[in-house]
Amino acid sequence: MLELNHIRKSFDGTPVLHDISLRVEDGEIVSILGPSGCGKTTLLNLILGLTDADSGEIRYNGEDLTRTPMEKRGFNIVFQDYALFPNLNVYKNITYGLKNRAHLTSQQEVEELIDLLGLRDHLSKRVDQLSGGQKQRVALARTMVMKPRILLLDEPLSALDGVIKESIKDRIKTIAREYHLTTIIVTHDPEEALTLSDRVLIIDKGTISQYARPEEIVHQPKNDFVRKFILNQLEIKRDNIYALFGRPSVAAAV
Ligand SMILES: Nc1ncnc2c1ncn2[C@@H]1O[C@H](COP(=O)(O)OP(=O)(O)OP(=O)(O)O)[C@@H](O)[C@H]1O
Repeated sequence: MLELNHIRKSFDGTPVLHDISLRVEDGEIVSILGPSGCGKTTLLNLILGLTDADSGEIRYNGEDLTRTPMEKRGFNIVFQDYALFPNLNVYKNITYGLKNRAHLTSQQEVEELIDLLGLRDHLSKRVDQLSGGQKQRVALARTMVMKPRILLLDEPLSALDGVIKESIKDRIKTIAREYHLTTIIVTHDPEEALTLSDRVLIIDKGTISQYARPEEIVHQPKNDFVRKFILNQLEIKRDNIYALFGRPSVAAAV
């Protein structure tokens, strides 16, 4: 279990995160959701170890990691821009991290990941020959071969469109389930968060507005911010579709 206790963070004297406490169970998918500038990336970086908290505590399975450097935490992140190596082919990108740490993952496990992420036909391609969705899958595979104890994803779907987005969503869910891997995802899209996660952490100006299962957020929004920012956005999307195509008839909906 990952535990954050009373985390506070300021930049240049301006508080960005105020007293954040939460628990993430092993194998859970948790989305961090909120508007631009609310502190999502800062929170992700704190968990990763890229940024230090001003105060508070981060624990994983009881071990205090608050002052543990990033490389010793065993967490791993897929950045928004994928950060792949343009001069290496797909296979070399995936296995790059194993160069000096081959013991981490067997050849068979690498092959399983390649198949799980549907990359078998692309292994000899250069990164610039790939679509956005393919790049995202390579970035996921490359991170997974390092056997992270927690997988962190920064806006993994924001650069992808419709069908590809759904397929990457499914792959993320499959990976989390198959590997029983705790997965923490930053997003600003309520639909993404509600459909992808076991629990959603809604942040408003550096504080937790609600941390709950998607159904609870939809049926029992805790406050006006959740109602207005999160649920309103979904209603606007739905109403835009209805305005364009009309409401589905009751018969069609059944
Ligand atoms: N290194 C930094 N130095 C100074 N201020 C920072 C730094 N990193 C973030 N901030 C500020 O902290 C606040 C939260 O930033 P953060 O990137 O965590 O927000 P976010 O919710 O991820 O936003 P977005 O969705 O736009 O990426 C912002 O006001 C930002 O300007």
